[in-house]
Amino acid sequence: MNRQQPSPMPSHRYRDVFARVDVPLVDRIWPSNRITEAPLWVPVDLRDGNQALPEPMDPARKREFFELMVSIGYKEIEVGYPSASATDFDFVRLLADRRLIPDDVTIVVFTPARRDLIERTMQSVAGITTDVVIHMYTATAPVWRDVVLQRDVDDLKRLITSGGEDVLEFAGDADNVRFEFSPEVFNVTEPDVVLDICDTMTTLWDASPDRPVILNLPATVEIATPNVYADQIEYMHHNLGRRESVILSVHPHNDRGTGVACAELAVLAGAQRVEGCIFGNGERTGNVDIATLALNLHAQGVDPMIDFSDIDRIRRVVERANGIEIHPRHPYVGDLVHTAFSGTHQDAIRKGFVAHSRDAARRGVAESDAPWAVPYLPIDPADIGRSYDAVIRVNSQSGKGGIGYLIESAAGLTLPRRLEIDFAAAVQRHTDGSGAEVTASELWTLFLATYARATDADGRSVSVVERHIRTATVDGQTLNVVLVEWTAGAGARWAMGVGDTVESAATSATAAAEVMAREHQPSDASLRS
Ligand SMILES: CC(=O)SCCNC(=O)CCNC(=O)[C@H](O)C(C)(C)COP(=O)(O)OP(=O)(O)OC[C@H]1O[C@@H](n2cnc3c(N)ncnc32)[C@H](O)[C@@H]1OP(=O)(O)O
Ligand SMILES: CC(C)C(=O)C(=O)O
Repeated sequence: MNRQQPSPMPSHRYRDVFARVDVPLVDRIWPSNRITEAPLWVPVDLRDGNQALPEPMDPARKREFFELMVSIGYKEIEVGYPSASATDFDFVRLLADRRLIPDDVTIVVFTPARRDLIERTMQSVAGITTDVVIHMYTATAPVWRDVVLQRDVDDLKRLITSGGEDVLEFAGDADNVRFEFSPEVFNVTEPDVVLDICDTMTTLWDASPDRPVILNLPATVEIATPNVYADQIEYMHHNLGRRESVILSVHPHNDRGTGVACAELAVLAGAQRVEGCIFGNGERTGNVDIATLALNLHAQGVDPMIDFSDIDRIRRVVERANGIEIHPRHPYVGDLVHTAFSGTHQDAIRKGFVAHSRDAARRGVAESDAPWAVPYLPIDPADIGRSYDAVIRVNSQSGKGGIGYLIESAAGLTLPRRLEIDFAAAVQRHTDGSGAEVTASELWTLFLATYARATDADGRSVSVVERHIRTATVDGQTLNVVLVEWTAGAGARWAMGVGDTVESAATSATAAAEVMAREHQPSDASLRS
C-alpha cells in the first residue's frame, strides 16, 4: 500500500507540456527506428559552454580546447559568439590569422538577428577560406515573444527575415559560407509557427542539396519527457519544406536530467546533427553531454566517429578550460564509474575478467579485440585509456573476490579459496575499524602482517593441513611463496612463508604458523570455512 503523503510544495503552479504546447504527431515511427551510425557532432563548448562559465575562457584556454577538439576528430565546431566580447572576437581572428583551422574542419560562429552584431560576426571570419557556418538565432516561443522581445508572430518573422537578409547581404556570395538558424526554445513554440519560420528561412537562404541550411531545433530549457521532444522532431522531419536541403539538428539542454535521452530519441526521430558540450557543460544544468552520447554508441557497437581512447587527456583539457571539475560519477569519465567496492560486484567482475581472457585465447585474438561481456562494466575501461587498477577497490562493503583480486594485482599471488575466505575476515575487521578504503599495497601489508609472522625459537608444533606453492612479485622481485593451512588443536588458519627457494619459504611458513599457534587466535572465518 502506498503510504506517501502529499508534499507541501506548490506543484499546482506548473503546467505539463501538453498544456503549454501542441504536440501534433500521432503516427510516430521513431520508436521502431535504430541508431546505426553516428550523427554529426557539433561541440558548442566554446560558445554555449563558455557563456555559462563564471570565468569565460581566455584565448589560451580556448585555443587548447579547440586544438583538442580537432585532434579527437570533430569536423564542425562552434567557436564563439564573436559579437559578445573582444575575447570572443579576437579568438576567431586568432584562428583566422594563424590559419589554425584544418581544411576539413568547419567552424560555426553564433549571432543574434541584429544587423550590427551580424556585421561584427562577419568581420570576425573575414579571410577564412575553410568552411564557415553563420548561425543566427531568435527566440520563437510565446513567453519569449511576449515578455522578452515584445513582438507578435508577424513582427517576429519580420525581425528574423530581416536578420536573414543581413546575413545574406554580408556573406551570401562567399562559397565557403553556409547558414544555420535556431528557433530558440523550439520545444515550446507552436508547431505551425516554427514550421513556417523554418521554411521561410530555407527559402530565403535558398537551401539546396549542394548548400544545405542547418535548422537547429533547441530544447533550450527542457520541460518534457524525451518522447515528447522526439515527437516534435519527427513532426518537423516529416513536414519541413526542402527537407533534402536541410540538415536537421538538435540542441538539447539537461534541465530535467534527460538531455542525453532527448538527443538519442531525436536521432531516432530524424535528427542528423547534434550540438552539445563534451562533458555536458553549459547553461544551468548544461548542454547535452556529447561524450556520453558518443560512448553510448560505442557501447552498442556503433563507431562514434570521435576518438575517446584517451579520455583522461580530454578530461584534463576540458577541466582546465572550464575551470570545473568532472563529477566522480559522471558517465564514462568520472573517477568512480569503472570501480566496484561491493563484494558481489567485485566477484562478478573478477570472474568476468577470467572468462574474458579465456574467450580471447579460445578465439586467438587479443583481449582488447575480443567481444566484451564482463558483468557490471558496460565497456572495457581500456577502450578509453583506463587501466584496470581502479576497477576493484576494497572497503567494508567488499568481499573475498575483490580482496583476492587486489592481492593478485598487487603481488601476482593467487590465493587459495579458503585462504581468501580467511583473509576477507581479517580485512573486514580492519575496514570496519577504520571505516576507510584499503589500497592494494595496504592490503598486501595487512596480508603480510596477518600470515607472515616473524618467527622465534620457542614456537610450539603445528600440523599442516594444506600447502600451496606460489610466487609473488613485489617491487619487481619474484619470490617463492608457501602458503600453509595449519592446525594446533582448535580451528585452523593460514600462514605464509617467503624465501629464495621453495624449501626456505616452506620452513618460514611453518615457523610463522608456530608463532601463531603460540598466540593461538584462530580466526572465526577459518573455523567457519
Ligand atoms: C539560448 C542562448 O544561448 S542565446 C545566447 C546567449 N548568449 C549571450 O547572451 C552571450 C553574449 N551576449 C552578449 O554579449 C550581449 O547580450 C549582446 C552583445 C549580444 C547584446 O548586448 P546588449 O546590446 O547589451 O543587449 P542585452 O544583452 O541587454 O539584451 C538583449 C537585447 O537583445 C534582444 N534580443 C535577444 N535575443 C535576440 C535575438 N536572437 N535577435 C535579436 N535580438 C535579440 C533583446 O530583446 C534585448 O533587446 P532590448 O534591449 O531592446 O530589450
Ligand atoms: C539558440 C540556441 C542554439 C541555444 O543555444 C539554445 O537554445 O540553447
